[in-house]
Amino acid sequence: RSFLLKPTLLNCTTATPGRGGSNGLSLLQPYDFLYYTGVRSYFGEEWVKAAELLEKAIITKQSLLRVRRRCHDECVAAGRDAFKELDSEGGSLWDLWTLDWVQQKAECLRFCIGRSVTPAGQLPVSTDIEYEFSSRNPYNFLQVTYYKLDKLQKAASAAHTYFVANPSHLEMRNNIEKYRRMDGVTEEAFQDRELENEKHWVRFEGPCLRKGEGHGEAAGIRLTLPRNHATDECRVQCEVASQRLPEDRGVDSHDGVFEKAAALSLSLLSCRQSCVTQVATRPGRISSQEDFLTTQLEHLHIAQFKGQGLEVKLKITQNVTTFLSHPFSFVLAPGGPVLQVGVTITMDDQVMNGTNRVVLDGVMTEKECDRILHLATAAASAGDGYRGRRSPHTPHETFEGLTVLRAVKLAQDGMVNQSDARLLHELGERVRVLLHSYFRSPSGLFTSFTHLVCRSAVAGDQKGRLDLSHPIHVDNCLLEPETNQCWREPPAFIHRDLSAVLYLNDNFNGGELFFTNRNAKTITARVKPSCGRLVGFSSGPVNPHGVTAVTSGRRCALALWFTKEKIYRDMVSKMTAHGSDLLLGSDLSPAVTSRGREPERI
Ligand SMILES: O=C(O)CCC(=O)C(=O)O
Ligand SMILES: [Fe+2]
Repeated sequence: RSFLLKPTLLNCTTATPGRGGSNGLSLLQPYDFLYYTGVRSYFGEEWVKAAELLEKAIITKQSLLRVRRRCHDECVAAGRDAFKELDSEGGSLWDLWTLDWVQQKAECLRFCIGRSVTPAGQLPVSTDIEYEFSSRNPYNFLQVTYYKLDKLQKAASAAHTYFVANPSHLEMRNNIEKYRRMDGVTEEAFQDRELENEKHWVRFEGPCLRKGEGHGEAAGIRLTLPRNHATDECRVQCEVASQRLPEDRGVDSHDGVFEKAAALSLSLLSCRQSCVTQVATRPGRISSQEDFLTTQLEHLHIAQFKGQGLEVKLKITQNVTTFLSHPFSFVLAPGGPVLQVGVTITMDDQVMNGTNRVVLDGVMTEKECDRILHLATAAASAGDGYRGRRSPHTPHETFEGLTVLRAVKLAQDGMVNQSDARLLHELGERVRVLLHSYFRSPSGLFTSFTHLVCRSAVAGDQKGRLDLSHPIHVDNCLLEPETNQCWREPPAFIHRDLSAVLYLNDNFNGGELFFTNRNAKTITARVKPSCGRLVGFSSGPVNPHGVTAVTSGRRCALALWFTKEKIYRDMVSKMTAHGSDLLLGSDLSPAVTSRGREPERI
């Protein structure tokens, strides 16, 4: 039977040509690349170019979302006729016709998107870039850029837009106050440039009635259509955006087509589900959990009322379940064995007046600390500055961050030592094993994120500092000290279960880690960093913590977060867990063996 080979493009002839058609000049470029080059120009102090590229990156990202939406709508019907062929009796044909439908739809989307977006622009962007945009960091760069160009109105507007999503950013708050006092800056500047994308919040404030539809009794009940629209939009993006292939998601390579299809559809489902919480979270704010649930239940009620059937009911139940499926309880039983020679327990729950806290010493040798410190320096100087920015928390410190993945990439490019990049990863494993054993964590423990972070005091300007290097926070929820609540929702990293910080040096002033009570006021324990000292603690609301100001020198530490949920483990763990060791080079790789593996620690 040849139906699988049927040319599928024919199904797309109803689709209208995309903006720009096939004219290569106006195809959308990859917005991550535009952003990256914009940031390079920024650090090269080429302000005109930086402004142009950063603005273009923002517009391109928005256009890409629009193209995807349009193509989704145009291709909704593609391949539908394959369904007519489904033979419910002879089940064996079902798979093939479904495949035909999937294939036709995919072809339609590919064709449609290809008319407006360059091939590179269609590739998925990294989570780093996603994070940059979701935290509105492009506006952070634009603010400075426009200031340098003396375009104060635009600078103020960028500052305001950034601040909406980063309300605790002290530096931006100060800037905005300065802009307000400047000549040539009018009130119009202080409008959120991303408002269009957050409309569901604005419209949410007022009641929204749907008239002449369904039962008259439904009128008067607050229907949250805008928010549903936003969720729908988010889900469409999940479907049309390039999903990572199942292999990338850690499915064993010997899995067959059905396992791969299942993994892909799971990844799609989890993306779609994440839309519920994403849409329910104001940019940089704490949304109302109760309000969210009420709304969902209200919907269930209305849907039932209108007899829309089981499907809607299931969908809503699914949403509510997702929302509640991150319970705080990650039951730990501290006091388990610490099996690494040379490692000692320095502080436990009792000494630290808290729950699920530990300080271990001797986790790294002096030499290892030096190597990682060197790696941080090399990465910062090899870096394009992309990561180097003022501390997100205080104007009195600068902040450099390096992820394992980026360290590996830099090593592959010969910018840093490959064995040092590998050590970074190995340290993560060492910490994971130690803490898994000490906390007797009942489930598996997976590395979710590893971040080498250095905070440096800005020269001068340190007298009488009252601010913190890292404000008091909880790692996996948004702390609201006034109410003693901790909201387990984005932008907090809700899947983090266990936190760890491995310190590398002590030649700086300040920079002490401290824990507080749940009220985020009373300090209950302090930890002074030093090489090889590891602090581990559960990431939830029993452990609010912060870092005191670093008033001189540079404080470097390896921050690690672990999760009990396998699907949230990081890319590097996924790659290495399957023996492919793609990122860190396999043991057979000459590049690694020629230099030799590090000797085992004794
Ligand atoms: O560096 C430290 O001591 C703590 C950092 C921290 O709490 C964090 O990054 O979440
Ligand atoms: Fe933290």
